[in-house]
Amino acid sequence: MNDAGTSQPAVCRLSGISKSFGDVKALSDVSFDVRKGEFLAIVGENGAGKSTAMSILFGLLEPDTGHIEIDGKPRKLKSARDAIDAGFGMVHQHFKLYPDLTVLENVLVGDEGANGLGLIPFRDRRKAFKKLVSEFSFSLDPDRKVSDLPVDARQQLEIVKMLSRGASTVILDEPTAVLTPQESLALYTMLKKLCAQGKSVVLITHKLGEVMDNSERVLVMRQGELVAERQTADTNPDELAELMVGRQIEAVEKVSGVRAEVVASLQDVSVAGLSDKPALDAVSFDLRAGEIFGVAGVSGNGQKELVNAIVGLETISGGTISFQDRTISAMSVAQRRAAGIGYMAEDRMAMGLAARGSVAENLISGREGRPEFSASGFLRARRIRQFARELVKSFDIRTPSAQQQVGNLSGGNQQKVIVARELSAKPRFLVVENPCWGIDVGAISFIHQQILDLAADGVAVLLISNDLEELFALSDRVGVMFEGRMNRIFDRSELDAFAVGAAMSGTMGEAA
Ligand SMILES: Nc1ncnc2c1ncn2[C@@H]1O[C@H](COP(=O)(O)OP(=O)(O)OP(=O)(O)O)[C@@H](O)[C@H]1O
Repeated sequence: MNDAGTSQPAVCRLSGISKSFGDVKALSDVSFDVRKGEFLAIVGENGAGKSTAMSILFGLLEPDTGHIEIDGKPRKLKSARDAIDAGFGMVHQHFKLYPDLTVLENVLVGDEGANGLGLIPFRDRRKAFKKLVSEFSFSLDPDRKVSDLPVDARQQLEIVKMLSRGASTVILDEPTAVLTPQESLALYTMLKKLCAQGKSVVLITHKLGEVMDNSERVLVMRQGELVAERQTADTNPDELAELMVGRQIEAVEKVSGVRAEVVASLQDVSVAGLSDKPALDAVSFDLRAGEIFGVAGVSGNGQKELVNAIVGLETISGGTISFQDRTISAMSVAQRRAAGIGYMAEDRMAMGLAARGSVAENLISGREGRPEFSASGFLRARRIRQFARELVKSFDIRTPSAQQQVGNLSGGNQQKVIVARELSAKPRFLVVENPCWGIDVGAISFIHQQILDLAADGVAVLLISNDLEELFALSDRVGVMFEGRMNRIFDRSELDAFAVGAAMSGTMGEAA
């Protein structure tokens, strides 16, 4: 636990900040400060206003009322450039890097004209870069192309980029979503080093264990308001969860009910890669009715290709995929969906949702031609509205109405729309990618229970997740992907975070 900073002066203070989007009050009279050298965590249920508050602090949104003081002086932050000049840096959930540029070039973007003549002093910048990298024991080659970097190195690069612009307050939004346990530990060690140097860290996360292990103060937001402040040492995950969602959260209980019937089977399935090496390399496993088969792996090790091959978005270069004793390798996506394969996509904006469509439209999408939703070529508007209202209620989707554009919902609530749609379609085989990405603790336990109930009904579930806790809570077996291969398959009784983490990084792997 890092205890520095609690009695330190404020580096910035937000006072009476309110922000509305139309009828939605995203922030109501929110006031808090960030102190020098502290590790501050901000938690809250989905739609609580965390991202809105951070966007205001980072100059991306202007508040309707209230003001910001930096080092004791009022300051208007009208753009990210203003915020960077004021000493803020932000690592977003989705990295903002240029994949075709090198590591050093990415650091220098935005640095143009540094000497007033439009010229960048490359040699000085390279030297400064190397100094920062060695200070934090990062392994970043300045001349490597970003597209060739593994995900933890990309995150290190985002951090170096911020620090090289002089950031003294570092904001991170769900930074460990894509990291292995070992990489998360390394990240937090580094962040605590920043605090020890007098910089401030502001962390938004739904992972309460990480809040407990690393922060020294926690702010809890609910429905646009700041509802509690705790010293981390004086609280616990149960109290935080209850403060966030207003009720106690029960952990789900897994009861294995794997049946004999094989629902889906992959035999030596391969997908060609960009180089000579296949992106998916001869992967084989069976999935039985009632089984939840978890897939772990650092992003980019073949999980995407595995999912795409099963749901029909990618042509396989070898092997066979069968579903209920039929070979489906040549079927279209629509044929596979109609046959009973459900898919909960990770990339909600690109694959999972039509951002400009309403909540109701998104909830029935893919099923709009079914008799319950259309008759004689016309949509049955009242039925659709009723169906949408029921799902909004049962999945606790926080939206002013089912007619709201999905793109305006908070990230977690968008995810709930996908979950509601796919679970209500009653598939025989469900492929799920990171179902709880960005979802609050209350909704996580609800979604986990839904997945367990689906399996108890005999549905086979393939669960691809970056969250080991989630995989361990739900899976009957966990397969680890590394460089396109299923590196090792763990039975539920063998699951251990460090052993799985090691298999994810290619060490200790055994052939399945
Ligand atoms: N551009 C927008 N238009 C309309 N409503 C918005 C917009 N941006 C945010 N909101 C609404 O403001 C509220 C706060 O959203 P915000 O994204 O700040 O929540 P959050 O705490 O970050 O949630 P999550 O944990 O789900 O990311 C939500 O009700 C959201 O739907």
